[in-house]
Amino acid sequence: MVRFENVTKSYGALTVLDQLNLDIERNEKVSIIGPSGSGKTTVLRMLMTLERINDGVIWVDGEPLTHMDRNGTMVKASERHLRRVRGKIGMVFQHFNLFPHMTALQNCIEAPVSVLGLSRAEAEARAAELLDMVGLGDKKGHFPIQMSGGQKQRVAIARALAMRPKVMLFDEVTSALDPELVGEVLNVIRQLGAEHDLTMLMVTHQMGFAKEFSDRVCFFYGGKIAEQGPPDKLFNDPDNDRTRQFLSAVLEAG
Ligand SMILES: Nc1ncnc2c1ncn2[C@@H]1O[C@H](COP(=O)(O)OP(=O)(O)OP(=O)(O)O)[C@@H](O)[C@H]1O
Repeated sequence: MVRFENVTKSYGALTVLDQLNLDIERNEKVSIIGPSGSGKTTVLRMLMTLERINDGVIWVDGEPLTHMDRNGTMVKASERHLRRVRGKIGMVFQHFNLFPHMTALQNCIEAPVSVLGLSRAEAEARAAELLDMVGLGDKKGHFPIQMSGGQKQRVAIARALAMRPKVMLFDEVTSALDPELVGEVLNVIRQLGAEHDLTMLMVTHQMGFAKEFSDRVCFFYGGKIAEQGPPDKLFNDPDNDRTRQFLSAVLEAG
């Protein structure tokens, strides 16, 4: 469903993704863990085509986001093509990114109307259903400022789902939350994983959740996957010294 093929991304002299290869199956749940600066968020940003990669190819649902021309120069796909492919991906950010002047319901209606071309009535019915699903049926008319961080993040999840994505990206979605609000967001993600056909890719610092939820965990180091595997293996019996060091540092801190 998602494939990174020898993807390199640099900022000046800093190589952030270094010939990265990553293949994610349809409906697979993959967590990305690793030290700060190892390129985890960059993977998600490149998938959303928020920026250009320097080399390699990213595929989504069998379609490339970039290709090489006859001279071997990277060509970004047309805006129209990108919009279509990007439509298959929903992303939830650390800081919610809700429109502050819109209610929870309006936040979930806007893009389906303007991008997917749904009628307002259709978009509203779907948004209401999704807000019910994330446990916010009684908060549809609330503005972001009237909601807790956990509630805002659940609206953000509903908003991403309103675009009917095939792939959902979660970028440290609980990092900005008070500890007591983390569980309600993780529960929604759990439910999504269990009840919907979705490929899910998650950058997380929640090792317990990554262990319980993922089919596969990828440990990033220096813009590459240093180690990957089923959570039980990676967390309990890692092969790579760097993985071991990282996990013991995280466990010590947490
Ligand atoms: N727009 C940018 N310009 C220059 N450098 C950038 C830019 N975006 C990211 N970087 C650098 O790329 C590196 C990787 O960033 P990235 O956000 O992917 O790391 P990360 O593994 O997600 O880290 P963290 O866990 O701290 O969020 C970092 O050194 C960061 O400073």
